[in-house]
Parts: sequence; structure tokens; C-alpha cells
Amino acid sequence: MSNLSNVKLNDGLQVPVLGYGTGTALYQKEAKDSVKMAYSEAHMHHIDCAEMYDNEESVGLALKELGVKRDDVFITTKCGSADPRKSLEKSLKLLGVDQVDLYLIHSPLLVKDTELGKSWQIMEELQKEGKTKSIGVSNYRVSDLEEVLKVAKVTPSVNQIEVHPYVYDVAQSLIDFCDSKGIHIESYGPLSSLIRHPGGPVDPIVKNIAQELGATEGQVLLKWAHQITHGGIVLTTSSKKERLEEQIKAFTEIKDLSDEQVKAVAEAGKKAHHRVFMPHMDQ
Ligand SMILES: NC(=O)C1=CN([C@@H]2O[C@H](COP(=O)(O)OP(=O)(O)OC[C@H]3O[C@@H](n4cnc5c(N)ncnc54)[C@H](OP(=O)(O)O)[C@@H]3O)[C@@H](O)[C@H]2O)C=CC1
Ligand SMILES: O=CCc1c[nH]c2ccccc12
Repeated sequence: MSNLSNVKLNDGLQVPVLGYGTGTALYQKEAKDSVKMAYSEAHMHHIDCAEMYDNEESVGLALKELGVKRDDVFITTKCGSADPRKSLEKSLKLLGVDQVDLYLIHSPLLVKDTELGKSWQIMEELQKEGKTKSIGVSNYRVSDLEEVLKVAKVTPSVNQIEVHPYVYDVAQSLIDFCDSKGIHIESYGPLSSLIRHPGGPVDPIVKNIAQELGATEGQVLLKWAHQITHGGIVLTTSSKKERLEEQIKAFTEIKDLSDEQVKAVAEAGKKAHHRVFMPHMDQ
């Protein structure tokens, strides 16, 4: 086992702090081998899927072929349509399970502005019916969350958003809003400054901290995403076992960044802005 700690959501559900993403281009359609490797060799037992990744069947096959007991894996998937009921029923079939652990609306843009509340009420019904343990959203801005909260009987447990130093200028107020409502952040794209926009102002700061902590730069960025979101969940991925082990070790062996180190990365990040996914999050 990986000894990863859990984050406790506002409904009491425990989620492994690090999740294995299946949305990266390489794994679309055919996620079976990578999920098998991540689960069995790197002990990544929290798998992040989505209807839009078009690979839920191969994720389900991976878990079946490994003989994974349902309670031994945390499965998130995301609704990719304006009809969460139809989408979840399809996803459950493809994944080969009766219930997911966490079900998210992938983006508010899938739903008409006037129907954000209505689609959330369907999510609440799906949770009540036991088709998902927990319900949340992804790529929701403050204004989207406010619409949902107007009618919500159940507060979203998470908002899955892009978090890395080069979007922190915009993400900061959303993170604080979510914190004030008890909505946990799930960070995606955490390695973006290192792998998608190298050579920027964040790199020397992260390199220094890595040396101070005896960590890799990737580990510093994963910890930073966790800490800047007040103990949030972090989603990453790799096709390489060694990198997955390094990612796990960030949360089992590497000590926390100091408050000064967290702040130094945030300040360096604010010197540039690079959003990788979901441009509406800058509106
Ligand atoms: N809700 C949403 O809208 C979105 C959700 N997501 C979810 O989040 C998951 C993670 O997001 P993602 O952006 O992929 O996460 P990261 O920013 O952590 O990037 C992961 C990528 O970085 C590479 N990598 C990993 N470690 C290193 C390293 N040390 N040095 C160089 N390259 C490295 C991996 O490739 P390699 O195989 O070469 O190691 C992998 O392709 C997705 O798979 C998806 O499930 C992602 C985007 C949007
Ligand atoms: O989840 C966000 C990024 C992503 C990766 N693959 C796809 C496919 C369709 C929509 C979004 C995405």
C-alpha cells in the first residue's frame, strides 16, 4: 500500500490526497494498461475519469482484470452532458460498477446558465439514490457556484480546477470562496509550470525549494498545489512507474513547504499567466 493520507470532504467521505488522472491525451480511449500499472505497481488507488475522456470502459476493464475489490479503489467520474442522470447511468455501465465514489459536473458550460441549479438538483437525486457517494463540480467559477448554492440542499463536496503557479493570480479568490463554503479543491494540471511553460519566473524558486527540501521540482509543485488549496486533493498522472512513485513520495516522505516557501512560489507565479485548460475560468 502507498500510505497516502486521506482528505475528508464536507459529507464525511475520505478521498486519497493524490489521484491518478486518465484525462491526459496519451490515455484517452485506451487507459487500461496505464491504470493497471498505476494501481498495481505504484499503488495509486484513486482514479480520476470522465465521460468526455471516452475511456471509462478501459478503466473498468483494468480494475476487473486486476480483480480490484470495489472498496479498494476510489473512482471519480464526470458528467460530460447537460443530463447528469443519463450520463451517470452510462458511466456506471462502462466502468462496471453500481456506484462511483465522486461524481462531478465537468464544466458549467455544459449546462445553460439558467439551469445550473436544476442540474445540481439532479446530482442531489443521484446521490440520494446511491449512484454516487459524493457530488461535486469542476471548472465552476464563483458566479457558477453562487447559482448552485441558491438551490442546493447539498453543498458540492469539491470543485476540480486547474491549479499551478501560473493561474494562481485568478484562482486565489475562487480557492478562498470554496474554502469559505466548505468546498474542497481538487487541483489538476499541477505540474504545468515545469512541463508546459518551462523557463519562467517560477522555475528558479521551485528549484531552490527542491534543493532545500531534498525533493524534486515535480514534488515541490504537487505539495504546493496541496498546500495553497488549504490541504486539497491533487490530480496528476504519468505513464512511467518511477514518476508515479516519486509523486506518491511527495505525500509520504517529503516534508511540507514552509509558509514562506508557499508564498514565494505564489508570488513568482503571479508574474506570468498561462492557463492550459478551460479558458472560461479566466472570465
Ligand atoms: N476537470 C478538468 O477539466 C480536467 C481534469 N484533469 C484531470 O487531472 C489529471 C491530471 O492532470 P494533468 O494536467 O495531466 O497533470 P500534471 O500537470 O501533473 O501533468 C501530468 C503530465 O506530466 C508528465 N509528467 C509527470 N511527471 C513529470 C516530471 N517529473 N517531469 C516531466 N513530466 C512529467 C506526465 O507525462 P509522462 O507520462 O511523460 O510522465 C503527464 O503527462 C488528468 O489526467 C485528468 O484526469 C486534467 C485537465 C482538466
Ligand atoms: O478534463 C479536461 C481535459 C481533457 C482531457 N481530455 C479531454 C477530452 C474532452 C474534454 C476535456 C478533456
